Amino acid sequence: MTQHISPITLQVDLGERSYPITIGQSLLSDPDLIARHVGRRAAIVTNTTVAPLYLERLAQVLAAAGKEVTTIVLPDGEEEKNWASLMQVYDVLLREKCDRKTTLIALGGGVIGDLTGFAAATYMRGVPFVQVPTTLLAQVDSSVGGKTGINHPLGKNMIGAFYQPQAVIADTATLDTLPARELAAGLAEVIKHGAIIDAGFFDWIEANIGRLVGRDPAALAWAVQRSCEIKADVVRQDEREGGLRAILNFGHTFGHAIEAGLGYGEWLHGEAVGCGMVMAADLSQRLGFIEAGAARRIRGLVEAAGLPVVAPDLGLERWIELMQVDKKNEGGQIKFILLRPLGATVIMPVPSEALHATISACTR
Ligand SMILES: NC(=O)c1ccc[n+]([C@@H]2O[C@H](COP(=O)([O-])OP(=O)(O)OC[C@H]3O[C@@H](n4cnc5c(N)ncnc54)[C@H](O)[C@@H]3O)[C@@H](O)[C@H]2O)c1
Ligand SMILES: O=C(O)C(=O)C[C@@H](O)[C@H](O)[C@H](O)COP(=O)(O)O
Ligand SMILES: [Zn+2]
Repeated sequence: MTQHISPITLQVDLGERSYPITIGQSLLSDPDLIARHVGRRAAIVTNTTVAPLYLERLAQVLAAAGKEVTTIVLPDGEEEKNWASLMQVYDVLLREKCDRKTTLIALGGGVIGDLTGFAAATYMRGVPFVQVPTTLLAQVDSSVGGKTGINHPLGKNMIGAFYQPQAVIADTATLDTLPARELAAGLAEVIKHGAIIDAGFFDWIEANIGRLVGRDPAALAWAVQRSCEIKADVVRQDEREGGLRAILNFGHTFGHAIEAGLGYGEWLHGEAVGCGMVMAADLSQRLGFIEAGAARRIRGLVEAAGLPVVAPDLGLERWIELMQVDKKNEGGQIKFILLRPLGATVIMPVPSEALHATISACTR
């Protein structure tokens, strides 16, 4: 039996760049909800996996609302979050004579969302865009907050722009078709939101991890809602990461190094972040910021979500080299987001002895 959960709408409060996040089941079939945020023309950007699942439905809903619809289907994968895919988007937009009122719609996970957002930020110096996230990770994190961009072989998300969408429409029914490995990847960012800011939410995730992994609709809906509330509140206070927003990077200094070090797509972003949080918790404990029990809770929850907790052995020198390519760094110093205690954070460089000890203890 499918459980009915009423849709909810949150607001990302950014003055004239404010926008709604609507979360609910079967929103993709709601013509008014989607069409209201789209101009006369729409270009839907998606990939070869998501297109057969949801493209026709979205295109039909928009066409029925009188929109002229162009579709762009990219190859799937983190390794495709690059210049070639971006050029493919520009090529179609130009060939189809899409004007600067055309709304780009990102239909897919975080890769499609980040890339489409960057295409929207740059095509004709900026066109409107709407996020329609279809992975758990995209619904709880990447579709909100306006970080857009692509990877560079030397570093993750190194080319990009802050560019906010007009709206986020998260249809939680799309999670039904998501592979288990991808669901687990999304849970990493949910755990992150609890760990950095809301110890009560962390407790809730611990108590409900079985329901989340088992795709209980009500549990997933709450995880999406609470994550979006937390992220929207951080972004409201620090849209362009002058300071506070960097806490959303907990686990990412290590995680991005894993992704780039192994080659994009080898480990999923969420897997790398999950393991990165275990490493950041280990480092926090070494520096006396959290108790051993708290570090154990992070590791236990990441493991229970189905994520890796032991990092690949890249070699100490390579680890450091990779982490030196990070947008948070200043004056050549690597900065870490640490827990102090669980549910709160501190952002700082660390003594190299502690860092080396963490790398050695957490890799194999
Ligand atoms: N902008 C941000 O704030 C932000 C935040 C977190 C992550 N990210 C970025 O997001 C990306 C990771 O996103 P992701 O985890 O969504 O990966 P993804 O976009 O690669 O999607 C994961 C996989 O699921 C498939 N898929 C998508 N929706 C599906 C569905 N409903 N059913 C079946 N399959 C589906 C995709 O085709 C893909 O194979 C990374 O590039 C990461 O850097 C950005
Ligand atoms: O929104 C943010 O801010 C985040 O840091 C969210 C992260 O989960 C996400 O992976 C983001 O893309 C990382 O940003 P980056 O600036 O470190 O590339
Ligand atoms: Zn992330």
